[in-house]
Amino acid sequence: MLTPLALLLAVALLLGRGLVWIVNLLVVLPLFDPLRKLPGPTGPFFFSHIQRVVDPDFSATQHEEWKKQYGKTFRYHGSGKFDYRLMTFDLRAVSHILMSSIYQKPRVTRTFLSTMLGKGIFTTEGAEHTFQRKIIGPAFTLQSIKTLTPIFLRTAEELRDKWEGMLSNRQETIDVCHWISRATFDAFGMACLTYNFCSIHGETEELYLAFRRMFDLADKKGILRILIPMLDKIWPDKIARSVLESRQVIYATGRRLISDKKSTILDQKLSSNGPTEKDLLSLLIQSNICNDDSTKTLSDPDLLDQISSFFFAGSDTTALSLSWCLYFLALHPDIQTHLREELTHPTAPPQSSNSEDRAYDVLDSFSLLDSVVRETLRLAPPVHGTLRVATQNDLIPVSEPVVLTNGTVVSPGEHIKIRKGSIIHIPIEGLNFAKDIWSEDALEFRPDRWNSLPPAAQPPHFPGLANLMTFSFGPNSCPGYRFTITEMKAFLSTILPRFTFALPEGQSIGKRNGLFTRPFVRGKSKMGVQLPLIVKRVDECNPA
Ligand code: HEM
Repeated sequence: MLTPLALLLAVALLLGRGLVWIVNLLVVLPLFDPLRKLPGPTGPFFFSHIQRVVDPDFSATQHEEWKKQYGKTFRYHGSGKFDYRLMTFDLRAVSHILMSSIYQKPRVTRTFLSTMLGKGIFTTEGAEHTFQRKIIGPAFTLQSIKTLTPIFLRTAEELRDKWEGMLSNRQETIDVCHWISRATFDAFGMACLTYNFCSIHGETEELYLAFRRMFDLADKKGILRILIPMLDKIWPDKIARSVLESRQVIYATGRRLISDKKSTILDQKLSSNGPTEKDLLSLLIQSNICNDDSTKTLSDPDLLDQISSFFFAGSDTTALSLSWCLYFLALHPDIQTHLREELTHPTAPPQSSNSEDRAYDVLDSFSLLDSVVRETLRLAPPVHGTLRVATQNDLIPVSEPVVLTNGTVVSPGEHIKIRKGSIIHIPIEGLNFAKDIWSEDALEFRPDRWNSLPPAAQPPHFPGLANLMTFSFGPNSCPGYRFTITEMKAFLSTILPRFTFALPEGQSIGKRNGLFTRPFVRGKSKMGVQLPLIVKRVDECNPA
């Protein structure tokens, strides 16, 4: 039994330790942080610049302003003046950070994602990540994407027919974001699992609803529960319980799918033709079986976590890119008309969803289509930026001078210091918008820029996958970029010859950033994510 004096001492000790921790965090550590010496914006002690760097309403102009003021490498305040974060537009520094194993995704991001994606690739680092990357590799080869192209085309045809039906019922304004999202989810179900959610026809399928619920709720999770994940274990709220229930549905259905696929693959292995299953899950299972290190394989739940990760990373992002593309085409009717002409020109190769290689090659042959897709991905990257943490002290090389606050100049080829634990913000949108890379009209939708990109936007100067920062680059870059580009082309080539798209009178669309950058109607933000466009049949616009 503690005496009152001992109790008092214990409380005083605890308070003292807490005070030391706070003083250390707010005063001592920042005092010796090398990022303190970097130029950058300032403000009151608890002022945070986070909104300025992540809110698409500010970020585009803010990035350019800071670059003009402080150069390409600077620091801003995260939670307050004591929380220095590095932001850099210097591609030499960006390459160093994205290519080096010293820099990892912040633990809080990984823990948050693991509540949905288990031990999937987004939540691992180091040797485990390298191993998982090797197993998923075969699912994303060019040949694999060619094989999936007819699936994209068939789902696009279903969406086209659905919209035809809606238009014949005199509906004119369609929330393209909602419908494309349903369609791309269906395409994903078929491409990943050979599993038809049929969500274009009704949102009732159990596995579909489980994925949807899980991802929608993740976007709504409160910051406190993201920062203190233990809360979900001790006192799960509605969101945590719902995510858990969704995962149970995914595991139950997924286990059945895996078991069926494994027996099909083994049966086919015994036949003379070998395995013919081409969906991403089957390719993962085959890659896992053929893995040369037989002591290390992915378990069935691990395989499902990879599939959940693909759904999370690939379905909404592709749907958003397609929606933004229709929005840009609605804003630029002349480009929309040219693209439709390219796709329907008498000399255009006929499309067929029956032949794998041919379907891909036909899509690949449309040059304006390619430029429109790339320009959309540049101007509306669904992932606005990404964070890394330095896991040890390091020196980051720069290719442009950095003038430190004490007047010292870090010259090109020299290094800036970074301390273990510091956070680095890679501005994906910012690098896609940079005027010194893309030229003065970088904020304009100009697909023709892809006919002759400025040298700064080409390799080796610009290292991003597909000539964009949208998919990042390096060991953690997006393996799904070909998947997205091909799916976007398949959908556009199917729906554009049939429909025209225009903006409703007086409607203004804004961008909102959560997990991904999504559209909303200004003045109606309470109605949530939406992108209503006026959709008309082409033959009604140009009656013969
Ligand atoms: C417009 C569409 C897409 C965008 C903008 C996008 C963007 C990205 C970005 C920026 C990363 C790196 C994240 C980071 O380093 O913090 C990433 C990683 C990833 N993406 Fe995508 N992605 C898209 C589509 C897809 C698709 C279709 C798939 C799968 C079919 C996919 C699967 C993945 C996976 C598995 C990773 C993790 C890679 C790793 O950690 O090694 N993505 N994506």
